Amino acid sequence: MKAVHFGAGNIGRGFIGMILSRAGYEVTFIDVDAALIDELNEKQAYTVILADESEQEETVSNVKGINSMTDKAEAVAAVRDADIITTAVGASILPIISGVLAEGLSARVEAGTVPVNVIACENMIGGSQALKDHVLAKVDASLAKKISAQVGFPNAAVDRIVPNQTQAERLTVSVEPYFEWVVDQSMMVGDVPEIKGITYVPSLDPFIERKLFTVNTGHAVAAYLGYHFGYDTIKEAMDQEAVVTLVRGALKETGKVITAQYDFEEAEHNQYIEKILNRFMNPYISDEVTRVARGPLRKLGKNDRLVRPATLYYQLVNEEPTYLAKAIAAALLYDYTKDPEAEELQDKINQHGYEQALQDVSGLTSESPLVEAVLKQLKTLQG
Ligand SMILES: NC(=O)c1ccc[n+]([C@@H]2O[C@H](COP(=O)([O-])OP(=O)(O)OC[C@H]3O[C@@H](n4cnc5c(N)ncnc54)[C@H](O)[C@@H]3O)[C@@H](O)[C@H]2O)c1
Ligand SMILES: O=P(O)(O)OC[C@@H](O)[C@@H](O)[C@H](O)[C@H](O)CO
Repeated sequence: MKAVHFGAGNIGRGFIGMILSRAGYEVTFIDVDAALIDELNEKQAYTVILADESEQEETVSNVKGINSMTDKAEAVAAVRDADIITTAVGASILPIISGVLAEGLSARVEAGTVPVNVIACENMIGGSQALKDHVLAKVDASLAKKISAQVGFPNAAVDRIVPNQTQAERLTVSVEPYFEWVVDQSMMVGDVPEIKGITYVPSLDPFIERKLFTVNTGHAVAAYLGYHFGYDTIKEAMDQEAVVTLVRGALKETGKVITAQYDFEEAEHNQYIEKILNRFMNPYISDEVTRVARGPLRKLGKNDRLVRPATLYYQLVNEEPTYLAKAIAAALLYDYTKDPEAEELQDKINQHGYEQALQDVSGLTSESPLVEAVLKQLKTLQG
């Protein structure tokens, strides 16, 4: 059985590749990082270390790599012949990988082989569907019809904190013990592969929203406020009671939105929140605030972890989401110069001011009460 995974980065090696290899797949990583791919091909295995007191090590074997920049034809052939295809490249990279996918899937459906599923494991709502749209936009109508019939793009939610790696051995990856991978079965085609570690559900909405608006919202609050207060890592930020209070406050707000919409019990959801707060405090993980805060334009997007739950809070709870508004204000202040999106955000703010910049990146209009709430919180943060 052959798996093709786009993105041999933190989560690609530390989670998706590991689960697929454990399930008996030969895993081919497609990436554009030449040194990483060379090393994967040389060693054909790597180590995953659990970030807890056990420091348990697992060898992930039967893996190889393809550099899609230099060996595009090989990448296309791997897609054509795969039994399952996954991605973890980052939301903004999905349009870029859709070219190789479109060519590989076109060759596949023309040859009339068995159906296949493509699972985007990115932190976004509707990731696989978005990837499908990019792929279909690259082929003619007849191929689009065949791909739609023979290729499933089930949306997914993946959860495991995998920080940037500082291991001496480049391929080794340290991961938190917790993981969850949920896939929308209703969007799959053909036989559903039995893969230990994947939970198939009839509808993904409750799971992706619970994950994105709890784990990722909480993480973003800790990162943007942590950065504002001068901390380098999530753990350092979470060691401050004031930061924990702000994160918990934001998660109480998103919790009201989630339990109002979906069938999660309030008590059960509160336990989920506390578990996540503990994960952020894992002393065996050093996760830079700048990794978690990366891409503020994406994170301030209309359907992302801050603005979406804050907007829903007005609609479903009918109150001002003060903690989420503070986190959005902190995100507007995020000026890390090595993050291109932070640079672009600060340029926008310098040119047009906070209010216009917020509206531009979030799609909120001047009538939205959230804009006023954020500006109010901005003043408190700026002192
Ligand atoms: N790290 C985590 O804790 C975590 C957890 C859950 C989900 N995610 C999601 O997984 C995705 C990847 O995150 P990450 O932390 O592993 O990032 P990462 O930067 O470690 O890995 C991304 C990989 O994609 C590769 N890449 C970039 N452009 C590419 C292209 N055109 N073709 C193929 N590969 C390309 C990069 O070289 C890199 O190896 C993101 O969407 C993220 O939100 C991350
Ligand atoms: O990957 P991003 O940039 O969407 O978000 C940063 C972190 O919140 C994220 O990578 C988490 O570590 C992960 O989603 C945990 O499952």
